[in-house]
Amino acid sequence: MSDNNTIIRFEHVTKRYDNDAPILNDVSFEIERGKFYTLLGPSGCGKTTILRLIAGFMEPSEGSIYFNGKRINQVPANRRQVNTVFQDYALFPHLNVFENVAFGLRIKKLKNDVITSKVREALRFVNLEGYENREITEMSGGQRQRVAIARAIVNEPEILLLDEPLSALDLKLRTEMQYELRELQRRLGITFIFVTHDQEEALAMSDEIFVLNKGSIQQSGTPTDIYDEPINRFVADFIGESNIVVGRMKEDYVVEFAGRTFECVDGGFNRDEQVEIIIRPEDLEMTKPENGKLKARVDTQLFRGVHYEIIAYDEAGNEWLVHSTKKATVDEWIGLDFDPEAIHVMRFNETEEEFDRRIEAYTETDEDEEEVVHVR
Ligand SMILES: Nc1ncnc2c1ncn2[C@@H]1O[C@H](COP(=O)(O)OP(=O)(O)OP(=O)(O)O)[C@@H](O)[C@H]1O
Repeated sequence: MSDNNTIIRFEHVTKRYDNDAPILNDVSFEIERGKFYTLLGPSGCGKTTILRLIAGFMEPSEGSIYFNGKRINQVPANRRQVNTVFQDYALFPHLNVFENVAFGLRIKKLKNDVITSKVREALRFVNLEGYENREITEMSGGQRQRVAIARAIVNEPEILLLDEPLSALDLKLRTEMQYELRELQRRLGITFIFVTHDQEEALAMSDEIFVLNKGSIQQSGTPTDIYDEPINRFVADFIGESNIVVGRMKEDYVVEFAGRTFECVDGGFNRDEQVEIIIRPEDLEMTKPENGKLKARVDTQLFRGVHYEIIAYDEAGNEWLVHSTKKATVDEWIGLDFDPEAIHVMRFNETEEEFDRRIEAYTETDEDEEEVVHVR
């Protein structure tokens, strides 16, 4: 449902280049004002295409895009309240820092003193006060990044689009810039739409993440939603490390895998439906074999500084990755213990729309249930 808080809305948007298969396939979503969004997905999944459609660099082949409730399919880029920070920053090497940031304001023919005060303010926002006269070529990667951001925010856009802006930076600087960008978004209070294929970056920075694959949104939600309740194998695999095994739903809250049945908190499946089970490595506790819910034999063990990364095989042959602060011994039998809440049950290849429809159907027939359950 759209409301005044919605700044961008995609309604059944499809994008094709020439007559080829769609790059984006019937994509619908809403973006709320003042939040930090991340489009996350592997290379070629359509992230940049979504940004270009929002920026107005291209039109959808089908469907509608709304900005503040107005359809903007045909509105040109320069008439949208949107600015983009590109991966390569696209700064002008022959202009100094001040003139790079001032560029758009000069095109708008603003007065010199207005330009000066706006540029100064933008540079202050990105912690580059005093760098006005520096040449771009004399700036480091991280500083260039901030000039590019200042150049975008000086236009006071309602939305800032950031296309993999940290990918050229080394790991340490990248982490620093993640904090800076997040902080900047909070201070400015405008909507950021950030593109990355780095799941850790997405989890660390975002209010909301859209996980994309092959031109469609697989799942959207807060970082915790997506990490804790991945909707399908693609999302589970893409976000964090997971153990994924095949099982069968016996009835609501009872699932069978690795030759045993377990209590879980998921419902809404057909009886005996084949499902996939995901358990995060940090949710598995290593115990004595007789105390675990599963018995497994240790195959390999790596020390990772804060924990051991153990790979073990259960009696049915499933592989389990365990993160444990305790050390194991290769070839010994261990027990694996886990809570019912740690078992996430998924239907293979379910889209978010199918998931919503199933929840709706399930909750309609189950209205009297008082207990809160995870309906998968
Ligand atoms: N102008 C174009 N003409 C034809 N195909 C294109 C064009 N631009 C992009 N594509 C194709 O569209 C698909 C999606 O591209 P897009 O740039 O949106 O992906 P992405 O998720 O941003 O990937 P990356 O992380 O590699 O930048 C890719 O398969 C790409 O080859």
